[in-house]
Amino acid sequence: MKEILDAIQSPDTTSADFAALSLPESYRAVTVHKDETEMFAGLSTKEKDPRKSLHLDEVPLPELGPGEALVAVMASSVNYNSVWTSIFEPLPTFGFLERYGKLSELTKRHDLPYHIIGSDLAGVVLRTGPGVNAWKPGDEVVAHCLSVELESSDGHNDTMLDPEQRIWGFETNFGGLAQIALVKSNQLMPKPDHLSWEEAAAPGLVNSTAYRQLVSRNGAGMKQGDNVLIWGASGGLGSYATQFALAGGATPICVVSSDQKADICRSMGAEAIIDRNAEGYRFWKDENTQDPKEWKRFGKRIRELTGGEDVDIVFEHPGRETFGASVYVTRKGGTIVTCASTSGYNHEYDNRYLWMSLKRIIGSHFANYREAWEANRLVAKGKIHPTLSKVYSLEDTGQAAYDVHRNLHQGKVGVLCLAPEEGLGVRDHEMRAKHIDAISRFRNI
Ligand SMILES: C/C=C/C(=O)SCCNC(=O)CCNC(=O)[C@H](O)C(C)(C)COP(=O)(O)OP(=O)(O)OC[C@H]1O[C@@H](n2cnc3c(N)ncnc32)[C@H](O)[C@@H]1OP(=O)(O)O
Ligand SMILES: NC(=O)C1=CN([C@@H]2O[C@H](COP(=O)(O)OP(=O)(O)OC[C@H]3O[C@@H](n4cnc5c(N)ncnc54)[C@H](OP(=O)(O)O)[C@@H]3O)[C@@H](O)[C@H]2O)C=CC1
Repeated sequence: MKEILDAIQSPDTTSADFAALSLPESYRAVTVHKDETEMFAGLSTKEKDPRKSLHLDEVPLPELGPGEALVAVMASSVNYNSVWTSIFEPLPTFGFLERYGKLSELTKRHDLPYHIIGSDLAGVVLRTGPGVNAWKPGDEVVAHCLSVELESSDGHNDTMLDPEQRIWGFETNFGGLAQIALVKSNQLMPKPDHLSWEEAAAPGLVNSTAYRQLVSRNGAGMKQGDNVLIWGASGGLGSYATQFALAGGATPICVVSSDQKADICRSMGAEAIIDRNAEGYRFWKDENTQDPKEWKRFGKRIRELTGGEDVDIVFEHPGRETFGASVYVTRKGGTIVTCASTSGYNHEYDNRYLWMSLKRIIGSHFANYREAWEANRLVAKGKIHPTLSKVYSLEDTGQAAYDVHRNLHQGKVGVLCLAPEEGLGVRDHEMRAKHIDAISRFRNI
């Protein structure tokens, strides 16, 4: 592994040098174990502690197949899907690996008693499999997390609709929270030159998801002048949705839960901010009963901030706790676009407010190949910036996931994999200097 790292850190290493490097038989990776899926039985979601279920193991290097690449991972980041894997909710992810393993001789590799997690990476291509021409050893890359087979015509217009669509590092094995990762070469995209490894690894999953959910015609198709209500506006998804709204000429109405998070949204350029904690919204009177008066109080607050207008789009992901309010506050003909249910997936809303006011609910999930590429291009052009706050070592990934699970973090939490320290990997210093304030906005808060 030292030879690989030395090659990456030397400016003189050629593609041929990388291709000639011998690969290790094993590497270090963050895993969950199949024989531990019952370890949190009887505990509430909040009590389940990722620090207990996430392990740092030495694992064998997987065999490289056609259309695939092995990547030396310099940095990765924590996504909420890794939190779900680590607490075995809503299902242990081993079921996904078993199902994938049944597809072919090659996919059998994924069905193992351990699951290497992680759906983001920034690093360097080490080897490519047969049929890969667009990438070569030594290329500096990021990887998006869409894994598809594309053997069915269902996914040929929109790759997210492939019947064998999976999220790499969640529904497949060999993810990015490791020293080496296995990806399909179509997941690879150029690493933005002005960013360090850990900054480049931060946006991938959430930036692509927010792009489809909010900007793409497959999602809400946001346009100039739209009012966009963004839940968790300084969190993983929300910090990119807020940037897309501002960059696209829309008005974000940012919902957060502290002064500090309100300040971050202000520093991104948002003006309409609601501190849900300070304003004490209680959308549920008890576990089974919502309080429409609280939806109305929330809607009034939005109208105060917008000069009397309702929202064109709600960027939804908290789910059960907020969904009734989200449907209520959307304007006539507006759109609620949802990609998750962090607080519970059985949503309740008053359907009269949906049909009588001709509103639409749209389901959105990650991003297709093209959307992920376009989202990365915006980062590479310095139009959208990473929202990296804290960075952990691979050994401390459990703590990093714990922070995200307990909502103790801001923006995105990074993990150094092979990179020995922060700040390495920047190739375009001039462009970086131009954007340094925006790139650093979330750091160490
Ligand atoms: C990028 C980051 C993203 C995120 O962070 S997202 C958040 C994390 N993700 C999650 O929380 C999602 C986790 N996944 C799940 O909870 C489950 O994954 C799903 C609920 C999404 C799906 O569950 P399943 O058990 O796979 O699906 P089924 O449809 O209930 O069962 C499959 C069987 O049911 C059959 N079936 C499907 N549709 C129908 C139908 N319309 N009528 C009759 N049968 C149907 C299938 O064929 C198959 O059958 P056969 O088991 O025999 O193969
Ligand atoms: N389908 C897909 O493709 C994707 C789905 N997801 C899912 O989206 C969800 C959010 O992911 P991500 O943004 O990365 O996570 P983060 O934890 O980084 O951010 C979510 C933010 O939402 C707010 N929030 C959390 N719970 C509630 C609640 N009950 N009511 C109101 N606001 C709440 C919090 O902000 P605050 O406290 O400031 O209000 C929190 O910071 C996860 O469930 C994840 O699995 C994520 C990416 C892709």
